[in-house]
Amino acid sequence: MESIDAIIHARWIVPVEPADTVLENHSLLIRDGRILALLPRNEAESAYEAKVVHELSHHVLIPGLVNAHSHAAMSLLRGLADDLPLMTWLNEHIWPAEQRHVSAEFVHDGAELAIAEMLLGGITCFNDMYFFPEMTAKAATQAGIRVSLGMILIDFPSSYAQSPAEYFDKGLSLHDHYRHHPLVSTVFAPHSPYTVSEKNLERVGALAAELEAPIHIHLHETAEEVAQAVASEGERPFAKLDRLGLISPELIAVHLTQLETAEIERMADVGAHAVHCPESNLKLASGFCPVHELMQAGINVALGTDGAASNNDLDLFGEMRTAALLAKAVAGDAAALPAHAALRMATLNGARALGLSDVIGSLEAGKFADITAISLDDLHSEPMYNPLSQLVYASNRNQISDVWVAGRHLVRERELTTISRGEVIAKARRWRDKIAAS
Ligand SMILES: CSC[C@H]1O[C@@H](n2cnc3c(O)ncnc32)[C@H](O)[C@@H]1O
Ligand SMILES: [Zn+2]
Repeated sequence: MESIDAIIHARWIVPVEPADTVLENHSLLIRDGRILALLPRNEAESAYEAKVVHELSHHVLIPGLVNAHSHAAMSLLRGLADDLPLMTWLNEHIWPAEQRHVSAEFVHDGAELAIAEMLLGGITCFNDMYFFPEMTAKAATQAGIRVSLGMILIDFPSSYAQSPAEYFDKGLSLHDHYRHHPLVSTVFAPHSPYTVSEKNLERVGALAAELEAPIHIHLHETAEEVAQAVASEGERPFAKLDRLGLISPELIAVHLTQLETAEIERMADVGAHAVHCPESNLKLASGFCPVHELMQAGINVALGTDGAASNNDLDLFGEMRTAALLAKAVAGDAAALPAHAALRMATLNGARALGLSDVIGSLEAGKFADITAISLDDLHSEPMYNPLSQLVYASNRNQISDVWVAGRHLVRERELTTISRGEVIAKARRWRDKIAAS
């Protein structure tokens, strides 16, 4: 018998790749943090001896979810300002609050709260854009979650950096520091075409090409953003980014509620990636991303939560369902985004956007064992004709029982193993008192 670190016996496994596959009564084998194989249970038991055995008899295993757009530390601003359009929300509430309160400690504590919520919600990797990214990295590595860290850039001073030059310097040293880290990767994260100058956007484009790093940016989030750019600069933001060399295979464009056919074709031609944040777009009344058209054009579309101050949760399970339902309504086509495509957006497509699809995003031999287990042992999951349908249309994040990242068991029977739930809640309450008092 061959020795392995762990074996998970599951009722169902949805590996995402190959597409549309649902394995029943199979086992997933883990060795050295990676998936060794997925085998029928009887074959696995007769050939392998595992140090740890997990019996998930009425559960489905899926790849860990990839949150392709977040501002983790904004969890501490959840509920501070609701029911407002984007620019009022940012200009009159969020940016003033950030100027007053954002510090290294704020970001560590906020990121930790967000990571706890994301792990309990089955998210094993998040692509973050926020001040003090080194503190987000610290909270992530302490927790054991995978993170794609934004080397942020915005043309206004903050407690994190005083000038664009300082943002660049800090970002690049972060890139050097985490170059070989097993859980942390770095991406450029210029905030948007309306907050970063042409000169700085151009530099991002050049550096991204040189370092082969993705570029994560808010783009065409609202009609107002596009109209203002046309009025003041005579050009749509997409056209500006294209002129500056940013519409490229490295691009991870977030929101995209306003797109012309030629822009969709251009994204498809270069192989740029899109991130859909349906609940944030709905709450801020930003508009609808035409995901169906993007997918038909062959563009890779991933899924993000955005920050908890605009969503107001970090629940990618909920986003899958919202994305699937919304796409049907927007396209007037019930087949616009089927369940299997929604799950793919939340897993493999996210990994592809982040340049990580060789190592995560599906349950395949050789990839890291980033795994989410969902219990389907409840009356609202019956009768079981199709686990994929139950997952996307009839399940919620409270059914997530176990989560592994690189084979490490970070959520065990709905309990966090690396984060103290009580301490995270206590810190969030202290921040709430401080922020509410100011
Ligand atoms: C430079 S750090 C990130 C910056 O982005 C702000 N932000 C959060 N959500 C959104 C959004 O939906 N659109 C634009 N900007 C957003 C956040 O408050 C930080 O200042
Ligand atoms: Zn955002």
